[in-house]
Amino acid sequence: MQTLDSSQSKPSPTTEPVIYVHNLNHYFGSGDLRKQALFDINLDIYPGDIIIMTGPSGSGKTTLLTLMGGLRSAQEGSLKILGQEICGASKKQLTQIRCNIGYIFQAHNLMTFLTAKENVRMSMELHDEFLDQDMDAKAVAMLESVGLGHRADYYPENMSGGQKQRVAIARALVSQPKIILADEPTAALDKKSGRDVVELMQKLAKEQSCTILLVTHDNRILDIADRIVYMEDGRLIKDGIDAAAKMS
Ligand SMILES: Nc1ncnc2c1ncn2[C@@H]1O[C@H](COP(=O)(O)OP(=O)(O)OP(=O)(O)O)[C@@H](O)[C@H]1O
Repeated sequence: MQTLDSSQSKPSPTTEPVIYVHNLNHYFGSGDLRKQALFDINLDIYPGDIIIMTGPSGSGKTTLLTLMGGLRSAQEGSLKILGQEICGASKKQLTQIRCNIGYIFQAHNLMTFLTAKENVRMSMELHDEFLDQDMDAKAVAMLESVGLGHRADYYPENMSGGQKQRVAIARALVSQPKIILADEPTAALDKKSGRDVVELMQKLAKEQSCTILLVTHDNRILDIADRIVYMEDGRLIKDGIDAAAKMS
């Protein structure tokens, strides 16, 4: 486990952070309507860490997650994803960075007109290195690893919520991204399915040594985190595994 929590072991000085956030501010709107959403955020995230971001509604979790995922441009301060500065980055640079990131959202966002296998395959088609590989076989193998090999040819409408979310996990992980961003991945699931989904993410991410950033209000899944980041009013209030205490 790697964490910056002072009570725990620090990462080796030679380990580069996957995500480096330094004095980051973010604003929405302009002129009189300009509103600051993030205030002076500092955070380093290391390879293989599972980070849960939590805190009240409107505290800035999604804003920070989308910045760290290269989904919007950073405005002020410094934000490096896999060593690349995002502050002032062009749309093209952001697109390139996004190729190294897998996304899992509250709604599974599967293509309803594609089967489970085709949904997973589609994610590989966006990466040149898979084009000369047997993408169907890889997609099926990935579905097997999330326990859905027997559902490869099913359409999303014929699967349960938990199964669809597992297809979304297979789709996010099949291209072996360095970072997975997950925004409320258990929100639409019952307790058992939600637990199964996060445990699966945890297992696969550890196997692939992938960093997971997960935003959640679901305090039943906090224990899968190596580190919990608690936000309030656009500020990072607490950072470390004991930040879970803020939730109770
Ligand atoms: N596109 C936007 N335009 C203007 N203000 C925004 C926009 N997106 C977010 N905000 C504001 O920024 C602040 C942080 O919002 P954000 O969605 O990041 O919070 P959150 O912690 O993810 O909340 P929730 O848990 O409800 O999803 C809020 O005050 C919100 O109203």
